Amino acid sequence: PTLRIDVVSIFPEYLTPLRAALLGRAIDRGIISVDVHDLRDWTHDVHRGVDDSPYGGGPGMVMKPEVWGPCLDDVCPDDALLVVPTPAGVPFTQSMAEDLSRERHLVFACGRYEGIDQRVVDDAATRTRVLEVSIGDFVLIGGEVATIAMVEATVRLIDGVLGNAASHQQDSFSDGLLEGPSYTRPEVWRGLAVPAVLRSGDHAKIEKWRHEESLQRTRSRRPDLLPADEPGQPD
Ligand SMILES: N#Cc1c(-c2ccc3cc[nH]c3c2)n[nH]c1N
Repeated sequence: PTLRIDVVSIFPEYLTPLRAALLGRAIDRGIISVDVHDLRDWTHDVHRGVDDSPYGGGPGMVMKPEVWGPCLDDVCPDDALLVVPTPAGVPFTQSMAEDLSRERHLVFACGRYEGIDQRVVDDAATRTRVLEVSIGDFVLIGGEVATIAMVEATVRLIDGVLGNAASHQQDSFSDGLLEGPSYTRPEVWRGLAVPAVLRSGDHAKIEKWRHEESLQRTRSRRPDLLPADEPGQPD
């Protein structure tokens, strides 16, 4: 495959969506491979424990280095890129998705509880490249949903995965602005008409109107994305 993806989780069934729809098709067509590993397969005790109390006190539990270490020794070779979702991570962006889409082997380490003992990341970083990333400023229960989001954002950029190659050329962030509104038939729906310009056949006018709509939406929802020379910049 173009890209090999390994995911480690204590809830491997949480990663089932990676095998559905377009991503499932990309697997069937051999463009990507996806292997999910149950972290508990690397536990030593009869209770298959993966967590323990945090040094220094505080709420919750921390995931054990003595379980994660041997797991990553088996699952993550030195030439892979280890991706660790965490609320404390670097923001995941479209640019990072593009970088990940050019990798040959990605390993996603899904934490739960309060996270993974930091020494697991520090030890892995002595052998391989490690990215601690966050998909947004909100708190999830574990890294699985973030992994699914990052895998989807990454894999859709690989040639052959999306049916219509043009799809990701017009990504919402491709010109740095938010995508404007889209319309399809019927021309009038519940008394609401499609903007006449879109039915004019005047492609220059349509392109201008769409850019204006994108600017207006970006000003209103994401002023931080506005280019420096556009009015509406945040103070
Ligand atoms: N990425 C990301 C995350 C998380 C996250 C990731 C891993 C764990 C492990 C326990 N709790 C977690 C939350 N929350 N919010 C994000 N944007």
